[in-house]
Amino acid sequence: MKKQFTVALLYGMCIVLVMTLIQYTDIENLLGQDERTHPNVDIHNLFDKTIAARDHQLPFKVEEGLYSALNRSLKRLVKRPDQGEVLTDLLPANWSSSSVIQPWQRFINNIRRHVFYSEDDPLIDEVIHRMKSLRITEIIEKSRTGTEFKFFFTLADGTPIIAKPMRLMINNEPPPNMSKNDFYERFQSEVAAYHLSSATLVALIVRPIHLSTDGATCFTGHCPKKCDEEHPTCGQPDVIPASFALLLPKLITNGWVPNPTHGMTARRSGDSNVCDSLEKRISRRSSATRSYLDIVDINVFDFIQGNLDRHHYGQIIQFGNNSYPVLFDNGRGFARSYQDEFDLLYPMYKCCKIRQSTFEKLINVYQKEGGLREAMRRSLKSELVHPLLTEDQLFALDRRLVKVLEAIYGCIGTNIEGVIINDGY
Ligand SMILES: Nc1ncnc2c1ncn2[C@@H]1O[C@H](COP(=O)(O)OP(=O)(O)OP(=O)(O)O)[C@@H](O)[C@H]1O
Ligand SMILES: [Mn+2]
Repeated sequence: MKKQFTVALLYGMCIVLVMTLIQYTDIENLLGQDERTHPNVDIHNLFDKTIAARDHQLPFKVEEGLYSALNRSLKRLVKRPDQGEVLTDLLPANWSSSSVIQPWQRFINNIRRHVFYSEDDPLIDEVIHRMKSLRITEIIEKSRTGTEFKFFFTLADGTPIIAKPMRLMINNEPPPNMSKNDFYERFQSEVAAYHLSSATLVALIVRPIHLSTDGATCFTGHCPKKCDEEHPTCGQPDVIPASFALLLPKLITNGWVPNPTHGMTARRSGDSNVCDSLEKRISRRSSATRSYLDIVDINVFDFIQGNLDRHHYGQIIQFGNNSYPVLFDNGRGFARSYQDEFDLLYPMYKCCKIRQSTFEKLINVYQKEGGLREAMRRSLKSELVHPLLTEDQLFALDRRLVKVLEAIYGCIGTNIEGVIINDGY
């Protein structure tokens, strides 16, 4: 189902909602300070234990085959599109009231058709620095959008934030028989997915922070699932880490990703025309020629983070569907470190196509000293909550990366050009 929404409108609606944050919490206390101070808690106690896992490496022959495929495909010259235009009306009118343009507004104004943001842009650091340090001037419980607890925060410079609080211990993973619909949202997954995207693909700006509950231990709220008194959100003992995501302007939400666990493709498994029908289905949804490879990108990203919950992906509404996917809601990733959701790779291994730039990124991170695991560990150091991922989760990243690369190797054979596609993106 394809539906449209306006974040601006949502935002407006939520301001009207009474802040019903709850019986036993004095969140008002957070509003009074000039700068947020971060309580000095030892978040190590969020872990019960870690289990050692083994290293993962491709067989030599596979490595060699992949490197040579990459070198050969890099020789093919395809003109990359330029960054694409910026749009003056990306910032909704009610988001641009003040005369001083704040960094978060500049960030949104700089979004281009083909480049969401550049990782080396100092503006990113500035927006994130402010997310970590500025006073929160408004807190609204954001009910009935999505299923679980989340808040709208406004920071002193007007930065609009979606925050998800920690619900479970970081090493509390869903058991094998639990449906993904019953998983709790994982604030650390939102944050880790952002870091993973810097190592591989694209996601949103997300940061963890601490919400002080000022002596109170729990709060409840209103949302379709797990916010009532039977499912309170509790501090450890009185501090609750949360993820912060910058609220984005209007997004198209594309309500279908070919994931067999969500239907559609599962029924067609084993069908030799599966690939054709998959491509047709995708192009019926979107006229953009890039969309098939975008979906493979999303699936690879979700496979590596172990996220079965990708039911929508966004696109900036003004750019239409000739633009990159924006992946909001990574809250149910980094779930079962002991399991790999191979179904997620279905479109990739059935149709044997992957974007060249993605393949290149995967190989690059595989070749790094310490692999993806250490790249993530280094990246996560900039966060306020440590550690955000268990050793098991970190090791699972390399194991899955190796599986993706093995699947690509299995596809290539002699058909490098048919598998590693350079569409310029
Ligand atoms: N950073 C963002 N900017 C703009 N809109 C967002 C952002 N994050 C989430 N949204 C919107 O808010 C909705 C709810 O957020 P999210 O999907 O994270 O909640 P959820 O509780 O995990 O929902 P679900 O149970 O459907 O997975 C999203 O479907 C999307 O429309
Ligand atoms: Mn979700």
